[in-house]
Amino acid sequence: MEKIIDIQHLNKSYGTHEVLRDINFSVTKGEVVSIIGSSGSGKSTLLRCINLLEKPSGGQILYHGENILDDKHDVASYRKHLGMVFQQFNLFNNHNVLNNCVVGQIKVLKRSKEEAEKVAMHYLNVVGMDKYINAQPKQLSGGQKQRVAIARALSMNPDVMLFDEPTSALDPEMVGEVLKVMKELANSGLTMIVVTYEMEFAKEVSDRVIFMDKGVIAEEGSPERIFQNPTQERTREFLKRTILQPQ
Ligand SMILES: Nc1ncnc2c1ncn2[C@@H]1O[C@H](COP(=O)(O)OP(=O)(O)OP(=O)(O)O)[C@@H](O)[C@H]1O
Repeated sequence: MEKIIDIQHLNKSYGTHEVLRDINFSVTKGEVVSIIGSSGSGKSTLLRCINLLEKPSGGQILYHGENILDDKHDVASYRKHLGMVFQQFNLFNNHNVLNNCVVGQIKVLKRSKEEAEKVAMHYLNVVGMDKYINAQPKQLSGGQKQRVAIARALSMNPDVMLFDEPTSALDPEMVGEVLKVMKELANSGLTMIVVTYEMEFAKEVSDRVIFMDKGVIAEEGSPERIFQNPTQERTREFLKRTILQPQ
């Protein structure tokens, strides 16, 4: 299987604080990888390094075999292939739902307004928000905002979707509607990297689970193995804590 993203020996430090150390993993087409681990273990920093919101301090990120950290590599063209969904939605508050999903397509992908609207409508339908195209973000619930944010990212037809704790800022009753959409996307064959505290989601939906601890990948494997038979004591402790006391 072709690796879409292949991370090799990635490091990230802030001053003398080493936040990521020798991270190695890859993602193949259609794979869903969940990244779990305690607060401060480096999960968000890893996602932010993958889409270059943070500059890695060392190592390589190969995208279809090419190191995008090479000086000669065009960062903007690489980032076009990645969709990102944040904890805090980050919708444009001065645009209605439809425009939120259209502006990036016109600006970055140079699509016509007509084409962009067609694509946006398709994905708003996928996330069940097509009836709200004229609504302003402030009129929406958190779950609805997050579904629009997912449609906006999908409208750019990314190769890989990165989700950074997409349900952590939601009221509990809205978590399910967002996870349902993410589950459908996973089943449709979308390639996804998901940082999450939703252990049920990680267990049921992922093809692979990565457990991070203090800036390193402590353990990696199928959800069955990680959840039923973790080999590391720190994985066991984390799962015990998280499953008994969701964070
Ligand atoms: N911009 C920054 N400057 C300095 N230190 C940072 C910065 N961003 C993150 N860190 C530090 O890096 C470490 C990892 O943070 P990160 O947010 O990646 O962890 P996380 O596993 O995603 O945590 P959480 O689950 O709470 O979101 C933490 O110690 C944090 O304080």
